[in-house]
Amino acid sequence: MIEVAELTKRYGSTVALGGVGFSVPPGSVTGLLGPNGAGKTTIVKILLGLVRQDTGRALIHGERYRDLTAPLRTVGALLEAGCAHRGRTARRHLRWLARSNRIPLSRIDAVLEQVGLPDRAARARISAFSLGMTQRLGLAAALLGDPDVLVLDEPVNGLDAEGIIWLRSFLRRQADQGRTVLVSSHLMTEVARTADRLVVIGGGRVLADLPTDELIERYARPGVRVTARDPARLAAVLRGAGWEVRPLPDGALSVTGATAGQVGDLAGRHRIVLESLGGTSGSLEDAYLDLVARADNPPPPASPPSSAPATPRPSTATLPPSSAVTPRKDSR
Ligand SMILES: Nc1ncnc2c1ncn2[C@@H]1O[C@H](COP(=O)(O)OP(=O)(O)OP(=O)(O)O)[C@@H](O)[C@H]1O
Repeated sequence: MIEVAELTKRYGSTVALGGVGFSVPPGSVTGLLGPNGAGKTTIVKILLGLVRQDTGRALIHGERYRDLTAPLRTVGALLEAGCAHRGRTARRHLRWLARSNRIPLSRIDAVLEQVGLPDRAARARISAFSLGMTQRLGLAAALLGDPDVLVLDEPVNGLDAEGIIWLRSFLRRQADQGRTVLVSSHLMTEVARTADRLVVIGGGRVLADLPTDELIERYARPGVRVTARDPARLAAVLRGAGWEVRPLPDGALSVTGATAGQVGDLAGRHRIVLESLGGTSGSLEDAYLDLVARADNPPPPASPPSSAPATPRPSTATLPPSSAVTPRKDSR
């Protein structure tokens, strides 16, 4: 069991954590999700006693990491890849870890097998390892003490497609065996494939803490994906009509809560040429982007972020009287 409560941390004038709290129960995978700089690594490092918080608690089985009598047997941690001495072989690295933590050497073969590192690779120097193999070695080291808590910071980084699929079933297995698993990531779609629960953080605050399915249902809203010859003008017209518009990386616009007919009608009246237009069901990525966008425009303190559905931005613009488009009042 992991418990984090009222955690704050400043680095100079940067507020890395502004009062974060969540818990991770045994037998489940919890995804700690947030964009770069959201505070994920800071939380993980505080949990592992590598960084000291300003205020608040970060406990593993009710204790601070530094008070655990057998840390490696209690918590397996993966921080950034490449923590091991690059001149050693994987096997020597694991032997050194086992010896210094009084873990039976027989565990080495067990963990190498668990993470799928073949004996040939285990006898090679770590400097020759790909990033994916280094990640597997990091996981082997985390499992060495057979801990019942796993804290993994961005374990997907550096893994190829096969490695990612392997990691998903690996994490699932760990949770099914009763372990408490916390996995940080900035990749919503990836972590949501495995995690039972998602804690989304942004700007050092918890934006949502919900079972994965519930988070999608609550925050992913259907809308329209549209491309136009003049997307900037279309975006301005749609926003003027009260819709929430977000430019997508491929140049398309995402219009939350609208129907394709409404967008087409409005574009036609403004003589804006559309290149494609279609409805979208609410996606996980939308839910994530919506939550993170809310971190930049925080709601008033009275509305708790984890329980309130996204509120549409009120429009100050008025529509021409002939318009058939109704500015969205609510998404549901
Ligand atoms: N040692 C440090 N000194 C100064 N600022 C720091 C330090 N470590 C983190 N920060 C700042 O604290 C904030 C949170 O950083 P953190 O690394 O925890 O975020 P993150 O969610 O893990 O992002 P990333 O995936 O990019 O590491 C960021 O603004 C970061 O620049």
